[in-house]
Amino acid sequence: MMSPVVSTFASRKAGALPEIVTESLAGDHPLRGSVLILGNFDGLHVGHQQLVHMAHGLAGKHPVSVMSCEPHPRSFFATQDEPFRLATPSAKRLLMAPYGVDFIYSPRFNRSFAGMSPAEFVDDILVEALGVRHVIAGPDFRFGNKRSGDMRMLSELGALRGFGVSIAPEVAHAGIRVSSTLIRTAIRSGDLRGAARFLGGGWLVETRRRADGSLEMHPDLCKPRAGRYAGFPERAGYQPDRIRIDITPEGGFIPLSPYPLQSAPEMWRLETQD
Ligand SMILES: Cc1cc2nc3c(=O)[nH]c(=O)nc-3n(C[C@H](O)[C@H](O)[C@H](O)COP(=O)(O)O)c2cc1C
Ligand SMILES: Nc1ncnc2c1ncn2[C@@H]1O[C@H](COP(=O)(O)OP(=O)(O)O)[C@@H](O)[C@H]1O
Repeated sequence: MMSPVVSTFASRKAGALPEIVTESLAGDHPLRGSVLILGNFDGLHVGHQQLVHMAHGLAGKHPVSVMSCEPHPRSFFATQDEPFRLATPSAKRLLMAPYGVDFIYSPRFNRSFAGMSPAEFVDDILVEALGVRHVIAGPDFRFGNKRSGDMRMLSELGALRGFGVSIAPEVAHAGIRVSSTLIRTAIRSGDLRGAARFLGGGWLVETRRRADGSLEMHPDLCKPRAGRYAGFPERAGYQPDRIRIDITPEGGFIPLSPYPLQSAPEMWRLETQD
C-alpha cells in the first residue's frame, strides 16, 4: 500500500476533504493549473494510488485533481443490471483526502457530456473549464464520444494546446493488473481479504439506516455474498476491535456487537470474511 501523502499545494490544509468541482473554475480560481488524473475512479485502489503519487511528483506546489463523473458512466450506459459500485460519492472524498487530492472533477455524465468529441473534451473541459497544467492516465484510458479518443490522441492534443500528458505504468499484484473489475469479483465471491489487498486497506462501505433503525448497505454498492464478515465503523481517531458483521442477501448490514453511534451516512470498513 502507498503511504498517504500531504499535498504541497499552498492553499490546502493537510487531511482536508477534496473539493467537488462539477462545472468550471473561474479564470482566477486557485484550483486552475492542476495536474489532473483521468478515469472513472470508482474508489482508490492501489493502481490509482500510484497515479496520485505520480501526480504529486509532477505538481509540486500546484493542485492535484482526479476526474470521477457522476453517475458512473456504466450506470449511464446501463451496461450493468446488478449494483457494482465500490465507492459512493461521500466515500470517494474520504478515500482521497489522505492522498492529498485537492479536488475531484465530478461533472454530470449525461448525454451531452458523453457526446463530446475528444477535441471538444480537451478544449472545453481540460483547457477552458479546468485550465489543467498536466494530465495523467493509464495506457488503456479512452475518452470522448464512443470512446474514440486514446492516449496517443490526448498526447497530440496536449502538445497543441499547451499541457503535458503522461501515461502511467501499470500496477500489478501477483502478475495481475489491479482493476475495479477484479475487486468487484473478489467482493461478490465474499473474498473481502483479497479485495482489501487490492484496495490497500479495508473496503469503505456507506450504510443507511432503515425506518426500523437497522442498517443496510447503500443500494448502489456491489453486494458481497451473504455471510459473516469483520470490520469496524470508520471514525477519525477511533481504533476499535474488529466487529463481526452479517450481510444478508438483500444487503442488510448487521453488526453483531454494540458500536458507537454515528450520524448518517455511516461509514464502515470491511476487512475480511469471518
Ligand atoms: C468526454 C467523454 C465522453 C465519453 N463518451 C463515451 C461514449 O460515448 N461511450 C462510451 O462507452 N464511453 C464513453 N466515455 C468513456 C467512459 O467514461 C468510460 O470510461 C467507459 O464507458 C467505461 O468503461 P470502462 O470502465 O471499461 O473504462 C467517455 C468519456 C469521456 C471523458
Ligand atoms: N492497475 C493500474 N495501474 C495503473 N493505472 C491504472 C490501473 N488501474 C487503473 N489505472 C488508471 O487509473 C485511471 C482510473 O481508472 P479506472 O478506469 O477508473 O479504473 P479501473 O481500470 O480500475 O476500472 C485510468 O487512467 C486508468 O488507466
